[in-house]
Parts: sequence; C-alpha cells; structure tokens
Amino acid sequence: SIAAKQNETYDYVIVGGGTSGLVIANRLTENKDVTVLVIENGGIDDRPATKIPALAQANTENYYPLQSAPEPFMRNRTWRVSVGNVVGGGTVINGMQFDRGADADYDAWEELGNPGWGWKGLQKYFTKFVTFQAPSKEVTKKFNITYDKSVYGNGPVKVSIPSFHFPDLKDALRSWKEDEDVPYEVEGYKRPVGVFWTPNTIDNTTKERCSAKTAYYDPIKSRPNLRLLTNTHVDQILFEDKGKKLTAIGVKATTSGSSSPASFYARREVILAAGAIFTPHLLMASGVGPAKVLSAANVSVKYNLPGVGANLQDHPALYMAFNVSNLSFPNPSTRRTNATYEAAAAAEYAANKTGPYTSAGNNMLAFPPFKYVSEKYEAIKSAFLNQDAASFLPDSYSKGSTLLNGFLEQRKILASRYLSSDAAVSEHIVNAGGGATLALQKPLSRGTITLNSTHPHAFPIVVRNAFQNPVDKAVLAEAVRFNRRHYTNAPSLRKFSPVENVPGAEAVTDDDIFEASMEKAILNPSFAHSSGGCSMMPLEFGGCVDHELKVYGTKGLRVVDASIMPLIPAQHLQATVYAVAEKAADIIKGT
Ligand SMILES: Cc1cc2nc3c(=O)[nH]c(=O)nc-3n(C[C@H](O)[C@H](O)[C@H](O)COP(=O)(O)OP(=O)(O)OC[C@H]3O[C@@H](n4cnc5c(N)ncnc54)[C@H](O)[C@@H]3O)c2cc1C
Repeated sequence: SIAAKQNETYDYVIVGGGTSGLVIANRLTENKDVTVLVIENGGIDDRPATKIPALAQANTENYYPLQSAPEPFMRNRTWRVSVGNVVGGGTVINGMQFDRGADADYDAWEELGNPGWGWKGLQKYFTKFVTFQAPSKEVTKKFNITYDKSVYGNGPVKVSIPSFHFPDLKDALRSWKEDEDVPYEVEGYKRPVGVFWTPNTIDNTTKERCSAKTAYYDPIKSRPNLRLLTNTHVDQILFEDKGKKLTAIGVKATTSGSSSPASFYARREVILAAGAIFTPHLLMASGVGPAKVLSAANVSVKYNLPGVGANLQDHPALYMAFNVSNLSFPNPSTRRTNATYEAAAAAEYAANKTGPYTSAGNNMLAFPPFKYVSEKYEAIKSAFLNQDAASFLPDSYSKGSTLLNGFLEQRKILASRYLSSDAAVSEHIVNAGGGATLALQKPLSRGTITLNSTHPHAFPIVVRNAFQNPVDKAVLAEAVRFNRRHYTNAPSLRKFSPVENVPGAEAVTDDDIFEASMEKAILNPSFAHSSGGCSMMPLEFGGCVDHELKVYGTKGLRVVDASIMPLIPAQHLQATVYAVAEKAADIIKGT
C-alpha cells in the first residue's frame, strides 16, 4: 500500500473501502473535478479463494478477529461478529446470496420519518446497480427456474443463477409449490414474499464472485481523482468548531507498520462507510455518541448523541436440520463427505469453470407472510404491542428516552407487518438435502455497540441482546413448527423419510425449542447481517443521521453503510447496502 502522507486534502474522505465506500467513491469521481480519498483498513485480496463461488465463505483471513460480548439471553456465550477486513468489505467474504426486502420493509423506513426512503424512492437504485445474467435455456428448463430479467438493470454488479444444482432441488421446489399457503413467485427481485429462485453475486461470464471491488473499483481504479489507501486504519474523525456546529474537517489514520498517524483533510465532507459495527465505534471514539458511554471511557464528549451504537439489529439464525434418506448423488453434503468428488470438482472448475465449484450453494429462498407460518400471528402481534417495551430493551432505552420513543414507533410499524400478506417475519432456506435453516426477519430485541471503557480505540463491545424479548423466542418456535409441518406434510419430500435431527422433535414448547437449540449449538444471534447502530431516524426517535444521512449535531459528516438502516429488511443485506449507497451518492452530488 501507499504510505500515508501528511496533510493531504481531498474534496471527500471516505472511511472504509468496503461495499458502500467503493460505490460512493466510484460515483463521486465520475466528475473529474472532484477528488476522493478512500481509506481502508484491509488490503486487496485477489486470491482465487475470494473469487470461487463454492469457497464463498471459506476465506476467513479476511475477517476481523472480533467476538461479541457474552450474550446475556443466550447463556452468556459469545459469537464471532462477522465483518470483512478487505477492500470490498462484506461483498468479498459473503455468501453471495442475492435478494431484496419487501416493498413494505422499505416503506417502514419512510414511515419512521425518512422522506424518500420508501420503496418508491429506492426502487430505481435497486435497479441501477445490478445486471441479471440469465442461466442457459437448458438449465432453466431442467430445474424449472423462473426469473424476470426486466426488474433488474444494467449496473456494475453482475448476478446470475448458476448452471450447477443438486438434482433433489427439483423435489424441494415442488414441495414448496405443494404448500398452497405460500405463494410461488416467478421473480423474487420483483416481489420477495413467498418462495422464489434467487441469483448469486456471481459474474456468469467469468464464473467468479462479483464484489464491490470488482464491480465498482477495479474498472475505475486508474481515475486520477481517486486514491485508495489500503492497510490504513482511521483512528479518529478530526473536528473543528465552526460557529455553532461541530464540523468534520478530516481524519487521523495510521498505516499498518507505521508508528505515527497522518492527517487527511476533506474540503467538503468526511463520509463514514466503515460498516454497521465500526462506523458507530469511530463516531464514539471521536467524541460523538451517548455521553454516558463516552465519559465511562474517558472520551471527551463533543456531541451527545444517544443513537450512536443503539438499535443494532441482525437476523438471529437457527440451523435446523433433518436426517434424510435416498438423496440423489451429488447432494449438499457430498463435497464434505467425499474427498474424491471434492477433488474432481476443484479440478473441473480449474480446467473449465464448470461444475459444483460454480455454485455458492443456495438459489431458492422462502419468505412466507407470518399468517402462513403461524396461526398465532395475531396473538403474537398483540403480545408485543401490549408489552412494557422498556423491560425487554437495553438499559439505555429508559422511560421517556428518545431511544424508547423510536422503538415504540418501530413497534407500531412491525405490528402491521406481522399481520401483512406483503411482508415476511421469517426466512426459510430451501435446500436439496436435510438443511432447514431459518432466520428471524423482524426481531424485537435490540443490540448495542459501546466503547471498551479502558481502551476506547480497541474493538468495541458488541452485544446483540438476541432473545431479550420473549416474543422473538415465540416467533422462532413458530418458524420451527412451520418447518416441521413442511417436512412432514409435503408429498414430494416423503421419499426422503425426513426425521428431525436438530433441535429435535422432542422439543415441543417454545422454551424447549430454544433450550434444545442452545444445547445443540445451532442458534446464532447473527446471520452476518449487522445493521442499524447509526440509524436514519428523526432525532426525537433516537436517530443518528437524518434522511440525507448527515450526522446530527455535525456539519460535513455523513454515514453511508448498513448502520443507517432503521429497521432490518427481510433479506440478505447486500442489495440494500448497494441501493442505499447509490441513493446516497445522488444525495451527496445534489442530483
Ligand atoms: C460473512 C458474511 C456473509 C454474508 N452473506 C451475505 C449474503 O450471502 N448475501 C447478502 O446479501 N449479504 C450478505 N452479507 C451481508 C453484506 O455483505 C453486508 O451487509 C455488506 O457487505 C455491508 O456493507 P457495508 O458497506 O455496510 O460494510 P462493509 O462492506 O463491511 O465495509 C466496511 C469497510 O470499512 C472498513 N473499515 C472499518 N473500520 C475502519 C476504519 N476505522 N478505518 C479504515 N477502514 C475501516 C472495513 O475493513 C470494511 O472493508 C454477509 C456479510 C458477512 C460479513
């Protein structure tokens, strides 16, 4: 990497060369008179392991060595906090699953007081960043793949449905079509409520991962008005008191291996794109955040903003599984259990870019409306609407606080989505074997990111507080029961004689299901979908940025990444991050 030089000035300094940082850098430098510096903690990783679809989640060297604090409602266990430490960020290490949230999920953002951020205002950005590459006619016919290319655009991110699928996926698809309650959608990117095929972020022309780096950085990296500084950590945002408002004027950063930090200045703006965990951390370490948290860590408070590090959300995931017989060859466990097959698959990919290695593993998802998952949907909605909300939230959500007020607004909106036919409360991954992974999409528990009080610049303290709200446990159990019914009743699955392995049919009550899942270590508070933490909401709702993504109480400082999502959408997050970043670029440019 280029060594950090002292006292450099750019129009924009972007913190984080991950997913959103690279989108913004690309769009701003389309104007050759605008100069942009991107500072990224990680390096460039072009090794095959980052590109081969079948190895999607295997390149763990590109993760930060970050663990959660003990989860108080999950037996005080800790889990990895998954964040990419590499140019391209999450899109270089993610599972390549590509889908979007329901219209109603984004409309919820607008209902929370963010004009322009409903589906109507976002739709064109969901189209702008992506191109769909259709599978061959032969594969489409063989697996009954359906899609509608017209809902995608002509953008830099290439997504495709691979040619390789396990033969039993056909039965899995049929089993969902047999379920009359769950609508089959021809194209999930058009309407992601029901069951549908989904592409992966794989460029079908190269059969390699398409990431923010390959889509937004590589093609324009020689622009003279763009500089990417890698292996460099931004330690602090530099502020000046210009008149009444705290103004961001640059950042202090340290390049790996160098002993002294350097300062980089922004004529126009500092843009934080360090992701849902590190953006709130950097704000707090720089003096913007909850006064209590900052003071406890001896960080002087420049602006007391309670929303920084609050409202952290994810999709708690349960790796439910059935023992199945009579699977075809190959099936989802063949690569793991058959070394000869695995070696042949690697060799085939190396020679021809065909075969199992062209697949990232999953191309079918189910997001059923809650009324189809649970007969108790109305009772569950009423149960959480009648709760004393503060009893099931972190201490910072005290009575009368802006954070609590914001949560109460969210809760009203969530209540309507729990009843809706146009939104989903759980995700069920469709698998050609016994895997029946499910994830909660609209949790009521909220996590926090706070400073390490003795070392505020060290990794932050991340607690998801998953399952603090007992309603999340009830929904988890209903989603498990839904999967049980599906595997028991679907005629197309009978030939596999499914028998529940984990959590196990003996787990009957909500508590049994939760405890058995904990016991068998199949529950994770995170699906690697960290979001919120610096949410876009009005200040009186505990927001952190306004609807132009400007940090409250400051000038010249915006946030553009997954941390601004006020409510997590029902999906895997990357498409939303890309769309948010594209919209943010237009806002910043004033177009
Ligand atoms: C393991 C994993 C699997 C996932 N699977 C999927 C999937 O299959 N499908 C899907 O749609 N989504 C998936 N996601 C989610 C999706 O990839 C992320 O939500 C998205 O990439 C986040 O984008 P971002 O811009 O908010 O942050 P990031 O892409 O994480 O970018 C933040 C960048 O900032 C850098 N940074 C942080 N702090 C500093 C600092 N102080 N100084 C300098 N640089 C800094 C980081 O190194 C990083 O590169 C997954 C995520 C992970 C981690």
